[in-house]
Amino acid sequence: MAISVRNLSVDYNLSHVTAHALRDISLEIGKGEILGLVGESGSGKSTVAFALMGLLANNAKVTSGTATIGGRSYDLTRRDATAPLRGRGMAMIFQDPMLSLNPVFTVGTQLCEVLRRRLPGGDRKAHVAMAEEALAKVKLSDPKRRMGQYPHELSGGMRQRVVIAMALLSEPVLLIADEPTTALDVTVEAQIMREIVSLRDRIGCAVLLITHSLGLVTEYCDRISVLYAGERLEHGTVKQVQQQPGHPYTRMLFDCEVAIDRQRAVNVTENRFTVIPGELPDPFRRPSGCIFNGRCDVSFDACATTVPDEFAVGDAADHGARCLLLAGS
Ligand SMILES: Nc1ncnc2c1ncn2[C@@H]1O[C@H](COP(=O)(O)OP(=O)(O)OP(=O)(O)O)[C@@H](O)[C@H]1O
Repeated sequence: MAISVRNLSVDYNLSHVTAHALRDISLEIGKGEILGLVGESGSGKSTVAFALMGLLANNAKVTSGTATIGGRSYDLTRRDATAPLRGRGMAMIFQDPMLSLNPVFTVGTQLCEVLRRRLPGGDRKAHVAMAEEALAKVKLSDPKRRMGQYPHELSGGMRQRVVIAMALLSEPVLLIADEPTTALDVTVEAQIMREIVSLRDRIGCAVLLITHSLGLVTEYCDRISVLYAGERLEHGTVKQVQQQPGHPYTRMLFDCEVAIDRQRAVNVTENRFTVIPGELPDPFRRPSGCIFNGRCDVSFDACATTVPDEFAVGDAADHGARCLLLAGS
């Protein structure tokens, strides 16, 4: 595995209470694989990304967790454990490209800075040529002119391409893309996703794609991990999880996606989208038993009292879900 994360737990401390945002999350991503991390808003997806990058808010505390990245182990409870990897071993694409770009420097300066850090002592002219080539690879028109432009002179899709070019030049072992297309329209979304896939193909990095969209996951990802209220409820290959969801939550998420697609197909414009009834549990107090118990359509008495272990789904060793219905199956 290029990347593995073990038992990641994160709390956010507020004045009198503690929100448990992640509990014992584990993830694995093979070299050249794209893992889709899905879950409702507030399930903890971005917290996973920020914990890995060492970019958590000041009121956050990693209470447990280790990551193995490119063969080295990092203790994530130490705040700056992965800092040496930022921009080299790890790169991140945010929903808002301006979080990665500096408004006061030209595109060219920012791309060359990535190369200066990765290849210190390199020749400036060679760096400029490599930066232009990277812009061409991510299909930004007129790379020479773009090099002299400032981020505000580019559209949202073009800025995201510049960020992907920066990631390409930093040759990361792990690329984290947190909702990279949410702010873009559907045509640009497909183009940006293709550039991320092509970056993966070029440098063979592992990709963690954080998204609300199961459509993106089924189209572009190899594996999927399903988060709910800070717990991983299911993981497997996209095919395994789509064909045989082991957790009722995953099944209900896929049912919603199908219903939404159907409504789009018949042009339903008003907000009648199918959603899973109920809400995420209170992050300050974990309910007893299965975390999904309150919203599950097939729960039974034991679900209210027993926290399920992870069980294998079917015969596949790499497909697991935390549901009591799988116990003894
Ligand atoms: N700085 C913070 N202080 C307190 N609570 C926080 C903080 N940041 C996040 N949280 C809480 O942690 C939980 C997980 O948030 P996170 O942003 O990781 O979820 P998410 O799945 O990425 O959501 P979204 O899809 O909306 O971005 C939520 O309950 C959120 O309110």
